[in-house]
Amino acid sequence: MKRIKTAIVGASGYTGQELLRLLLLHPHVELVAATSRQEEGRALSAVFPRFSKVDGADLPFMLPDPDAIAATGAEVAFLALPHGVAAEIARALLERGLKVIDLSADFRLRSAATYEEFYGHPHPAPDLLEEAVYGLPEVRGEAIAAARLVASPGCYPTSIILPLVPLLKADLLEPSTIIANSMSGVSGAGKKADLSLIFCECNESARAYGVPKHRHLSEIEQELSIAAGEDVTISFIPHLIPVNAGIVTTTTATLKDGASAEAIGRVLDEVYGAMDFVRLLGEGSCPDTKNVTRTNFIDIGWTFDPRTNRVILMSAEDNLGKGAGSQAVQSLNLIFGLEPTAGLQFV
Ligand SMILES: NC(=O)C1=CN([C@@H]2O[C@H](COP(=O)(O)OP(=O)(O)OC[C@H]3O[C@@H](n4cnc5c(N)ncnc54)[C@H](OP(=O)(O)O)[C@@H]3O)[C@@H](O)[C@H]2O)C=CC1
Ligand SMILES: CC(=O)N[C@@H](CCC(=O)OP(=O)(O)O)C(=O)O
Repeated sequence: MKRIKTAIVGASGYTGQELLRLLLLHPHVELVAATSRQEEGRALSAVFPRFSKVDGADLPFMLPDPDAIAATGAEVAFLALPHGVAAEIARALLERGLKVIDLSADFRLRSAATYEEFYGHPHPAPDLLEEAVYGLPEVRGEAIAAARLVASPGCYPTSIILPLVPLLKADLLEPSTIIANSMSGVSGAGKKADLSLIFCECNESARAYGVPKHRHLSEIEQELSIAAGEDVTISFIPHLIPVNAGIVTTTTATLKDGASAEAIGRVLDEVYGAMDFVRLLGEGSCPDTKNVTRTNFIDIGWTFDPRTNRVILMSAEDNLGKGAGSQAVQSLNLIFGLEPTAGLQFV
């Protein structure tokens, strides 16, 4: 089978490095371009010795120049760039005939005004928002398969939206009562120098941050509103915990009048039971990040508290995996009609 010529733009960062790990080993991919301004000219394996003796890892990093990327013959590019930067490169690559799977937040929102409200600057490419597809394969598989531009979801939103969507669609929860508490490993913040993220500031400690209006609320509320068929506003409280990678989220919501708690497990099972990367742990089971790090799985557990009439949903994923890199590879598999698990079967 012909291999798909693929580029990673921003391949030296944390999600870029995870994409390198996945795509160097993907059976249907030929990695033809990997960009980094700081590492230009150095082989992937020299910068990341983890990849020594892996086929293709002698590829040198190149500059993120759209003409040079297109000249490699790349058919598709993953963008692992800061938001704001990604939109401009996405446009240039689309104009050169590539498909784009963007890991940044630039194309996740339908409304340019909401982007400006949450990201603090005008949207850099509002004309492209309409065609971009929010890249949650379990929810939008068909649209992703037909897309030219995929907006891969944020790490926290993946862990919050996936457990809730089937239950909101089935009208089991009171949307206005949703509260999501998440804990994330430090790699979620990317590979930038930031005093608050250095070892002595994070290790042996944990803290909430980004309250009450973390920027991920914008895409979470957008997607939950679509599922519920009404405007949904929730509380979201992210926490930083001293691990490299992994997110665990606990979401609570009141069961709607007349809905049965028994339906929670049944609906989740109907929607996700046959899906490759959602593992339903069963009622009362609490997912653990150690079972999902470095995988594309999201593990989901749930329970119901009759004293409060609240449903408790628990999920665990790797922020760099299902929350970023491997979820984006799921979209690649859909776009190119590959088997859904190609290049993603590892635990
Ligand atoms: N970390 C995570 O868990 C998740 C991150 N994301 C999103 O994915 C994107 C990448 O995140 P992450 O890997 O953490 O970020 P990093 O900061 O770790 O890496 C950023 C990458 O982009 C390159 N880059 C930075 N600035 C520019 C620029 N102006 N022009 C061209 N290239 C640039 C960097 O290389 P160089 O400077 O050498 O060019 C580097 O390769 C972000 O939008 C992030 O929000 C999404 C889900 C989860
Ligand atoms: C721990 C940590 O700092 N996490 C990041 C979220 C990472 C992410 O998914 O960001 P994008 O939406 O930009 O893709 C944060 O809270 O800003």
